[in-house]
Amino acid sequence: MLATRGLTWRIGEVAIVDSVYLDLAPGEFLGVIGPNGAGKTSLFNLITGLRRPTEGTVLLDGADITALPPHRRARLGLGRTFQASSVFGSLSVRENVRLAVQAHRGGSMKLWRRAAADREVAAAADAALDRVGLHHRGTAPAGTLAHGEKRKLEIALLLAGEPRVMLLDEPMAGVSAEDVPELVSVIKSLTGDSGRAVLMVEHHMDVILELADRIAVMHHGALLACDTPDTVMANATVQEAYLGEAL
Ligand SMILES: Nc1ncnc2c1ncn2[C@@H]1O[C@H](COP(=O)(O)OP(=O)(O)OP(=O)(O)O)[C@@H](O)[C@H]1O
Repeated sequence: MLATRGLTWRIGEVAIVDSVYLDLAPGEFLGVIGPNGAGKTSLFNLITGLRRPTEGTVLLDGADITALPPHRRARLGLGRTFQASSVFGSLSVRENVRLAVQAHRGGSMKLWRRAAADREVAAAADAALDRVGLHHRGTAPAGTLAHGEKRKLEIALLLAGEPRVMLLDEPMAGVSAEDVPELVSVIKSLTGDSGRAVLMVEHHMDVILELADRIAVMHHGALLACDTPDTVMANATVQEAYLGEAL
């Protein structure tokens, strides 16, 4: 579904992302771990098109999308969690999701079409809110949400774009320990029967181990290992790379 081939991003002589080969199958959940500065976010930036690689390619369904800008990749089904800055704090939670659905679907100027489209947009927004368990907070101004709820809203905004491949960058960041299990179950439901694939960077190892089918380990920009959780955790090179370093 999604693949990278020799993906490399250099700044001067330094390879921030160093010849990464990844394959993500439909319905698969791939966790990406690595110490601070390993290149995880940079890898996401290359996959979503925020940065152009120095070498290598990104493939979606076998097609080379390396030269496409982020919005074209999004149209093809590659979605990434919005950063908090893309949430309009003074608008309600529901309005934020409606705007995201509208932006994804585009609008019709014909009045009779617009009324029907508005109903469809509202229904899609409500479905996304339901999906992440935020329906009851629909009328709250987005700026008043707690951290865990904000992360859920970011996922709802992402779902509004109907992505086939979702990239989640540290979805547990800032979430209090008691809110983690619920957010984990929301994220778990994202793959399920839909065939949607997820690529997730996360520092919480317990979360990665619960969700991931496979784990990719990055270190100094390169992929140290990419395998099932058990195999990765037993990998001597991985253990060595982390000696004295927090994941
Ligand atoms: N635009 C840039 N210019 C210079 N260096 C950069 C740039 N972007 C990233 N880097 C460097 O590249 C390395 C990898 O950064 P990146 O943010 O991808 O790592 P990460 O694995 O996501 O780290 P973290 O876990 O802390 O989020 C870091 O050393 C960072 O300082």
